[in-house]
Amino acid sequence: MSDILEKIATYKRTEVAERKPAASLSALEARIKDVSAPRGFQRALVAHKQPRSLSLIAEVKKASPSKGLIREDFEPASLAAAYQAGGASCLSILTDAPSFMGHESHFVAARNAVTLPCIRKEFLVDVWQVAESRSIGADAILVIMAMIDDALAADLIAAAHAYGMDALVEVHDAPEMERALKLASPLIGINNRNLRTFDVDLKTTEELSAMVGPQHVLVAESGIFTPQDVARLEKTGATAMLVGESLMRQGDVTQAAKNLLTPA
Ligand SMILES: O=P(O)(O)OC[C@@H](O)[C@@H](O)c1c[nH]c2ccccc12
Repeated sequence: MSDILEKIATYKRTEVAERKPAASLSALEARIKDVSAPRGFQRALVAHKQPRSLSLIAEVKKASPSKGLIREDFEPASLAAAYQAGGASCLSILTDAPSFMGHESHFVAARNAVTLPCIRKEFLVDVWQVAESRSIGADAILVIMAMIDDALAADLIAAAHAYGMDALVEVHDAPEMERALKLASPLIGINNRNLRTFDVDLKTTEELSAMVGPQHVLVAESGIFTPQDVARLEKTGATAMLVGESLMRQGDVTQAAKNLLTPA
C-alpha cells in the first residue's frame, strides 16, 4: 500500500472505532428508514443525454493531500446545484476530513440541493461504514482496491447492494483490475492518479480499459482538465468521467461543467 493510503487507512480505522459506539447498526438502520431511497447512480451514468459519449460525475472537493486547499469559497449546496445546472449526471462528495477537508454535512447539504444520485467519497475499511453512508443518504459508495483485501471488498459491495446502492470499485493498476473483475459490482473506476507519486496520466484508463468487457460500466477518474482530455477518454469505451479539481478551480462551475461536456 502507498504511504498515503497506509496513513489514511490507519486514521480511518481509529475514526470508525470512535464512531461505532455512538451508532449501532440498528440505530443506523432506523435512520435509513427516514432518508430518501437510493437514486440509481449507475443507472444515471448510463442513461445520460449529453452530446458527449461520457457522462459527468462532478466532485465537490475542497482540498486534497497533493494540492492542499483547492477552493476558498466552498459552499456544498450551491456547488451541487451549479453542477446539476451544468449537466452533471451524478455528484461525488468527499466526507473525509483529515486529508480532504470534507464532512458528512457537506454530503447531506449537497444531496439535498439536487435530484442527482450522489456517491459518498470516503475510505471504507469496515462494513459498518456502508450503513453509515446510506444513513446520510448515499446513493453509491467507493471501494478502493488498493486499500483493502478481496474479502472486505466483497462484503462492502454486498452490503451496498443490500441497501439498494451502487458500488464504484476503484483500481489503478492491472493486478487491482484483475481482482475487481472477480467481484459482484459491474461499476469500475480507473483512477488515473498514482497514489504513491500523485502523478496523473490518462494512459492508465487507456491501458486498463482494454481488460474490461461490455458487461462492466467504466468510469475514468482524476486528472481530467480539457475537452481534449475528454475526447481522448471517449475512445476508451468509458461510460463516465469523475472530475474534481479542474471544475473546482473555476469560479462558475456550471459553465465549467458545460465546457467539458461540449465537444471541442
Ligand atoms: O480532482 P481530480 O483530479 O479531478 O480527481 C477527482 C477524483 O477522481 C479524485 O478526487 C479521487 C479519485 N479516487 C479517490 C479516492 C479518494 C479520494 C479522492 C479520490
